Amino acid sequence: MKLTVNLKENSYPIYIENGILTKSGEYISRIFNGQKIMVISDDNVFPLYGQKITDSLTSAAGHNYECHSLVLPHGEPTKNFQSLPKIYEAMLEAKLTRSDLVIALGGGVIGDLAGFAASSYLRGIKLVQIPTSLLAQVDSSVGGKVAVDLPQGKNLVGAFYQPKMVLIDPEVLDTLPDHFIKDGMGEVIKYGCIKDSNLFCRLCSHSSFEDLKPELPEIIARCVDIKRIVVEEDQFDTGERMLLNFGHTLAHTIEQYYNYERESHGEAVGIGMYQITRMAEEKKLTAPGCADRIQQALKIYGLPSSCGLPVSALTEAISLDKKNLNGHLNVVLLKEIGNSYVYPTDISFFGFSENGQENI
Ligand SMILES: NC(=O)c1ccc[n+]([C@@H]2O[C@H](COP(=O)([O-])OP(=O)(O)OC[C@H]3O[C@@H](n4cnc5c(N)ncnc54)[C@H](O)[C@@H]3O)[C@@H](O)[C@H]2O)c1
Ligand SMILES: O=C(O)C(=O)C[C@@H](O)[C@H](O)[C@H](O)COP(=O)(O)O
Ligand SMILES: [Zn+2]
Repeated sequence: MKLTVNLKENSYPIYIENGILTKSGEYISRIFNGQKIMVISDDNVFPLYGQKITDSLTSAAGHNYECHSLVLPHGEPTKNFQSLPKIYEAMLEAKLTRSDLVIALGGGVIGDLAGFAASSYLRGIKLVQIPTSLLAQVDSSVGGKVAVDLPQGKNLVGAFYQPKMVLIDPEVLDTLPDHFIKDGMGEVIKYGCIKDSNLFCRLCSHSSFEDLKPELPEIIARCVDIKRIVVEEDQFDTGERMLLNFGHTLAHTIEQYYNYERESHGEAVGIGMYQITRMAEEKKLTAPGCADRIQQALKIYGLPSSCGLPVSALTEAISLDKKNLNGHLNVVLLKEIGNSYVYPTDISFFGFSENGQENI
């Protein structure tokens, strides 16, 4: 299946196909006529799929690609400012020029980090995303947000930098540990909440991920298509795109609070979606019953809906939310499941000024 993200000169194709990894050379050769390719990956993913990709690249007909690789430690702490010099050094050592290409092979951590390195090295060299986690396949590989975390907050240094192509191979999810399948399901549930009540109901009609698994390629395609439509309308996150941030104001504060080592992104998004919807229902800004339905969906896919944190501990991180413009905080709320909106408010939305101690 092929989808195209239409962004004028920044347009690109997304291919979703079982086994596409072994054909990556053929696909990439359609858009890349340069010489050098650097595959950036992590130490879980590269041993599983690195060779397949490099074999496919080096045997691409009519090209004589020179392949380099850089393998980084896995996990969120790698999506850090300190990883960048290592990447730039490897790029310099390989003598990558502006006519060369970076492939981000991995989950969202590698996609965001390698993507940011590609956006900044020589003021930008070509990027192809080959996402290998469910989260990266449904979300992070599409739309061009690339970034690293700072101790003060998530994704605080980054860019909008669209890839030239995205290759999604659902088969690689067979090796993805359960914990990270759950993480991806957090973002899948998000798409149902913000844009597609049928998708949400479909997710709730299953009893576990195993039950949903046969439908996964279709679900991935639906999520990617929702993201494509939103990004085409608002590439630079000034309005409509904020909807993709549903649950993220609290999610990012939770991740930062625990130094990116406790709640993973998908878990934190699940907590964030449930908790903000609960707060919005109390304020009559969301139809009653939505928070319960979100909690039920999270439970089916093994995701938590709370982590016990006092919200009062989070004011600083919330103020660094990228939807906070000129001191006016925008939060994303649901009118009902499948229908979301941006609500301009301020930090008192989270209740700590009146109630003192709200736990999430
Ligand atoms: N740019 C965006 O639009 C966007 C969207 C959503 C999330 N994100 C970011 O994505 C990151 C989370 O991504 P993630 O959940 O993919 O985490 P991740 O990249 O850490 O991957 C999760 C784990 O799975 C392993 N892994 C990945 N694919 C595998 C496979 N096929 N087989 C075996 N192991 C595999 C990785 O090595 C890692 O240990 C966060 O930093 C989040 O902020 C970005
Ligand atoms: O693509 C977007 O836009 C999103 O908000 C998708 C989110 O799932 C993702 O976590 C994103 O990285 C958050 O962006 P940020 O601008 O809040 O850092
Ligand atoms: Zn996210």
